Amino acid sequence: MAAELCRLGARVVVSGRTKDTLDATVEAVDAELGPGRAFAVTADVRDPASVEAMAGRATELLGAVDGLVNNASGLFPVKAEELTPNGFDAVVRIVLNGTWHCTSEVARRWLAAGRGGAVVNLLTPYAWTGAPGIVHNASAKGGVLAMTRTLGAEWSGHGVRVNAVAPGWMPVGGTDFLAGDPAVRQRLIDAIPAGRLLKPEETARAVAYLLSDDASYVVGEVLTIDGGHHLSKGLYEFTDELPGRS
Ligand SMILES: CCCCCCCCC/C=C/C(=O)SCCNC(=O)CCNC(=O)[C@H](O)C(C)(C)COP(=O)(O)OP(=O)(O)OC[C@H]1O[C@@H](n2cnc3c(N)ncnc32)[C@H](O)[C@@H]1OP(=O)(O)O
Ligand SMILES: NC(=O)C1=CN([C@@H]2O[C@H](COP(=O)(O)OP(=O)(O)OC[C@H]3O[C@@H](n4cnc5c(N)ncnc54)[C@H](OP(=O)(O)O)[C@@H]3O)[C@@H](O)[C@H]2O)C=CC1
Repeated sequence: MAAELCRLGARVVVSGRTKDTLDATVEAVDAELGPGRAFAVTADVRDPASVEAMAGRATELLGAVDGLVNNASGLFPVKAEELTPNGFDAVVRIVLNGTWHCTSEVARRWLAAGRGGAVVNLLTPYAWTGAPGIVHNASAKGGVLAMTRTLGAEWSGHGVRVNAVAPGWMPVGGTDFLAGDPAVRQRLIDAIPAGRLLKPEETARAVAYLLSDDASYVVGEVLTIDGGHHLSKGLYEFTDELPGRS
């Protein structure tokens, strides 16, 4: 995500809890595009004080922050009846609370300065379809969907745009547990009308669009990028060719 945004011309602060991961991203961008495009700042989105410090440091490094991408997430597959209160809380605090902490911190700075900005939240189509096996993440993403629409409308008059992308499955990061098994992978592909998996750069390009002035009148919207997965293949799920008219 960060590398593709830099390729498109952005200067980016990447943030998360693990310094080594962030440094590796910055080194990769430096090696490809030269220094000065990407910077690393550690933060924990569950902690408002940590987020405040991150926003301050990002402003120092970039001069001004024009956009925020809420990408941090947590997820583990679990049967709902086996999920503990702490397990539910662990995911909701990252996804829903974390998105709020980052969004409110950055937007308050924009509003106080009398300037606009763009927020893009990472959703998934199961924010509105639901997703058996990951009730914690689906519930949190559903909350972020409501937040996207609410704040999109609430702040649009101030030039602060809040939108979201909803990617389909990308075999990266926290979903490795599905990517390792070729048979599982093929079953996923078979369910996608587009007949292939999503590339991370495709998600990044959709994020870039919503961050950009090209989306200046797009407010509280969700751009779904899943090759039609959530729409399903309909009758084509069962047969390659529907019967013709006799
Ligand atoms: C068809 C298409 C489909 C497609 C489906 C795929 C589409 C995916 C789309 C979305 C993808 C993502 O969001 S991917 C993002 C994934 N990335 C990540 O998960 C990275 C960050 N993850 C984390 O930090 C951790 O995994 C996470 C648990 C969430 C938070 O860590 P913490 O240190 O805060 O939490 P812990 O202290 O370890 O644990 C807190 C509680 O959670 C419980 N817990 C932790 N792991 C558990 C597990 N595997 N099973 C049960 N319970 C677990 C612990 O027992 C604790 O409960 P008690 O025992 O009661 O105390
Ligand atoms: N992969 C997929 O198929 C799909 C992903 N998405 C969404 O895209 C986004 C990225 O997913 P993906 O790349 O797979 O996920 P990853 O697990 O690779 O990335 C999640 C990131 O969140 C960071 N993070 C987790 N907890 C915190 C925290 N408390 N504070 C700060 N950062 C935190 C992690 O860094 P660290 O642990 O170092 O803090 C990590 O960099 C997520 O919002 C996800 O829901 C949507 C649809 C499909």
